[in-house]
Amino acid sequence: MQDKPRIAVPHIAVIGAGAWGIALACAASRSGARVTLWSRSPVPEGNRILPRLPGVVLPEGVSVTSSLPVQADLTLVAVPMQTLREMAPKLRGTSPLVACCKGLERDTGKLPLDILGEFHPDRPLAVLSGPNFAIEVAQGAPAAATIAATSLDQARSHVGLLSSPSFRLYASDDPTGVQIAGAAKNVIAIGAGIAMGAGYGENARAALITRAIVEIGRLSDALGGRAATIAGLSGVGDLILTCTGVGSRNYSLGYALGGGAKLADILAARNTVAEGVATAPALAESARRLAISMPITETVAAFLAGSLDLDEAHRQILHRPTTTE
Ligand SMILES: NC(=O)C1=CN([C@@H]2O[C@H](COP(=O)(O)OP(=O)(O)OC[C@H]3O[C@@H](n4cnc5c(N)ncnc54)[C@H](O)[C@@H]3O)[C@@H](O)[C@H]2O)C=CC1
Ligand SMILES: O=C(CO)COP(=O)(O)O
Repeated sequence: MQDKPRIAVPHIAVIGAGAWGIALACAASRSGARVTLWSRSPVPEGNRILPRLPGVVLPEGVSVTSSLPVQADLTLVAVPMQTLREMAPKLRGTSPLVACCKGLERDTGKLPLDILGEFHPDRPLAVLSGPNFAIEVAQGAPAAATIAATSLDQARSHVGLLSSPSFRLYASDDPTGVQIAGAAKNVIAIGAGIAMGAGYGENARAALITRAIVEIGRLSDALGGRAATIAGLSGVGDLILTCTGVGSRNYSLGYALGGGAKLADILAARNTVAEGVATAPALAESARRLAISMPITETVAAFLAGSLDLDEAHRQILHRPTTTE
């Protein structure tokens, strides 16, 4: 009798044991992969519950390490955006790298794949982004996201490795649009939170989200992204989630600001990342450099920097000359 062909179980590394890294490790395990989750702080042997998502027990197929590099078939990088440059050179190996963080580097305005590309010019690179609260993904509730790479075949192959019935992935060959959308939605979520916290109401929030789609589209277009991407999961999908879901850290930060809290006090009381705070000035600078009009982004960045108060921010948005849609 002939032996059955052996199908190798893929090995997926997840770098970063924050909320999103833990959720991705759970999702990757559900896709049938063997998973290694890298945590910056050592995790005692046998610990299946990690501090960032306390209600979640890591599945059997996930092992935790605090050593690098992790050799795998695919590496998901889920560290905060402002730590990506520090992490990137440590990710030695040949596996494709998938950036799972959302934002722009504060000091350079660079996108996640620009940074990974500086250190890994010969490695396949991709980005994963979409409307995904970590806790729901970790629990296996239905969710969808986009994986984008310059090669659609490469994106499809990552989708094949990571998809499961509860985590539905779509392949795209527009990594620029996906990264711009994922970065910008956090800034807009802060704006939506400010509007709601200040009591401007649901009409104001809906208008802000809709006009944000237009301004994000302008920037993405100028950088070579596609309009359809901004209408997709990483764009409109994530704006809907993050600008309306009270579980969003960016939205709740904005909400507290709109209610009169001070940014420094909000940040001091948190140990989780709200990427929009560092991305806002970088995004506003990119728009200025490219002469792209992004009035909502500009206003959120100025408000966060303390150069506008709430009344001035309100005026800056609403007293602009009327235009066409
Ligand atoms: N939490 C969520 O629902 C989602 C988060 N993301 C993105 O994932 C990225 C990571 O966010 P979270 O996992 O939520 O972060 P988190 O707020 O849960 O925690 C950040 C984690 O990064 C670690 N960290 C801090 N400095 C580090 C460094 N220098 N090197 C390595 N690790 C460091 C911390 O120890 C902590 O474990 C962000 O870009 C976020 O936008 C994307 C989708 C969903
Ligand atoms: O990216 C996210 C949802 O898609 C998480 O949003 P927050 O970082 O605002 O919590």
